[in-house]
Amino acid sequence: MPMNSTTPGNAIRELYAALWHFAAGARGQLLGATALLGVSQLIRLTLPYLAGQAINALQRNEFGAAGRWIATLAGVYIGAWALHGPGRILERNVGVKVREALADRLYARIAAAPLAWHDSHHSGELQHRVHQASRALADFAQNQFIWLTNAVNFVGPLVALALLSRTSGLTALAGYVLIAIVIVRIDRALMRLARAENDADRRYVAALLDFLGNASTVIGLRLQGASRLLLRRRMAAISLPLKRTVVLNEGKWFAVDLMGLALTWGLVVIYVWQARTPGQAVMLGAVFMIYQYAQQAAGVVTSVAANFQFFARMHTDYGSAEPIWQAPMSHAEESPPEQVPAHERIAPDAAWKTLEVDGLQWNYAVRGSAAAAGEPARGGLKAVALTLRRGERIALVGPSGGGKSTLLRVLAGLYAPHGGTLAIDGQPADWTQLRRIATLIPQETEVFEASVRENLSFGQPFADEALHAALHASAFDEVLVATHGNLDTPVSERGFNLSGGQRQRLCLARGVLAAQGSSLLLLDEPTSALDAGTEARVLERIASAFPNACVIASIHRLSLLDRFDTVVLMEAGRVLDAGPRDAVLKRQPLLQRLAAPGEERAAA
Ligand SMILES: Nc1ncnc2c1ncn2[C@@H]1O[C@H](COP(=O)(O)OP(=O)(O)OP(=O)(O)O)[C@@H](O)[C@H]1O
Repeated sequence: MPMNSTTPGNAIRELYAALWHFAAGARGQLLGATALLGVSQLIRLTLPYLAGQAINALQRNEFGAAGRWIATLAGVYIGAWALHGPGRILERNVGVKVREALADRLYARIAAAPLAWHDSHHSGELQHRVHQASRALADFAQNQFIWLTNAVNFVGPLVALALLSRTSGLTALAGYVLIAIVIVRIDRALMRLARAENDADRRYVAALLDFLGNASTVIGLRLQGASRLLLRRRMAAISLPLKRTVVLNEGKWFAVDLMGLALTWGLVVIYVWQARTPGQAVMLGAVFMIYQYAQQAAGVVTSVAANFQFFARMHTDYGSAEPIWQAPMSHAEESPPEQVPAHERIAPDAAWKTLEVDGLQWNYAVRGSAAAAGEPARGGLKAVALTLRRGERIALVGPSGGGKSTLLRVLAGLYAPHGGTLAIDGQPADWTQLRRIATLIPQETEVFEASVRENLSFGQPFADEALHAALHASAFDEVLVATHGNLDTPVSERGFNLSGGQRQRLCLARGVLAAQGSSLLLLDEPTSALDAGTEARVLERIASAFPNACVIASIHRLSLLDRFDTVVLMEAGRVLDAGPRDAVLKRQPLLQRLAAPGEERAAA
């Protein structure tokens, strides 16, 4: 539901279109709520009239008639509430439904976006956008009664006043138009400030998330003061538009209050002026009615001023999701959650024998000041050629920054290459096919605050045997035995209650489980935090868990090379050489240097 509004009319249309779209499944409730609230508001319009009649009857000493007017008034009041209450309950249900639907759709869009898109979007900012947009639409959905009240209260008093006196009706109409112009003008400026405030707010949230999520780095490196200063600067950036908003807002309220007051008294004075007959008293009930309707009119002015601002804010906040809607589309994200497979489908036991990559090119997007200065992209892959065979064990080695992780991401189908060809068993193939056969177990050890079981399965129903097999492959079973833990042992946020190596083994187990059925297994420094003995054991176990797959592991500990059939040496985004370990070692001084005692870790 992208937005492109520049006028209040468009903004209103966009929000209602979004509300209708995301209320699918609750549209009956939405219509029901609108009907109940609308009727309730309409019958409330008669209250000043009924009160006026009761007062007039009292003034004329007609107590029986006065009693009947008062009883009708009480009945109408209670009847209005009897409609309003259920209407509000329905509309709040719609609000919840809309929030669920929008949050789900936005997350689906984010999760389906290519990895390269994620590289340029901070997770904290995206989190803020999802939260802000879904909350804004839910607020809009569950506050429909305000707009209905305003609409009815706008038209109602106008009609009533026009019936009582045409001049009063026209004066009220002219007053409304003038006030609406002032409000819309000021609110446009307020919305520009709100957008600036939202942007600054997201920058703050992103930094806060970075610091809180990396508390051990912040505290360990004594960066508390520095991080606090940075947060204060980002908070100050929020205050800047906020301060301007406050001043503008006060100006707006002064204008609105003044105009509302003038309208109320103006209407009463005009009526009394017109209705006066020398020597005769003006009927109190009629003045009361005029005053009530005039006050309602003034009330609408205040309410419209407040709620238009609220509305415009919701529209701006809903618009926060714009960059997410701009993310490249995928089919999975359009499907309802229950129809989306928990894991992207792998083609188990795909029949390929060889994969040939030729002339592979990939460039990272140039961003920020480098882009402004017209600098070319650094990193990436240049004319990579590689042949992968089923059942082969390949070690990917080379100095840091050489392009190993990038190549693994392309082979996993996570980056769509900018050039080059792929052939499967000699037949030209599309790079997207890799997604169905390959699984990349990433370098990052991302542990979630959940049990061991949930960290592995993400709540999907895996048999315990499958979980235990994955834990065995990564040697995390040894950790559970040593700590008397089991599948239901809780793990703290980011795995703070685990050592670095234990975290890595837990993540590796998750990867092994997710990779079931893959015929191309890609491991990005899977064992870098393990001791040499455990590392060798884990690599051995993983290889035997995927006997028919081609396994490629990027490694820095070159003493492990004799466990692989093939060594691929990379530097500066190119494949320098590939072949059996001894042959490459003989040909490549770079590999000799990297493999020299004392050099292994330096290369990492
Ligand atoms: N998301 C990214 N955006 C921009 N440039 C990137 C990104 N990821 C990597 N690079 C750049 O691409 C080059 C290759 O990085 P890559 O991570 O593939 O190297 P690597 O061989 O895996 O290194 P290491 O052994 O240190 O993990 C580096 O110059 C790096 O700065």
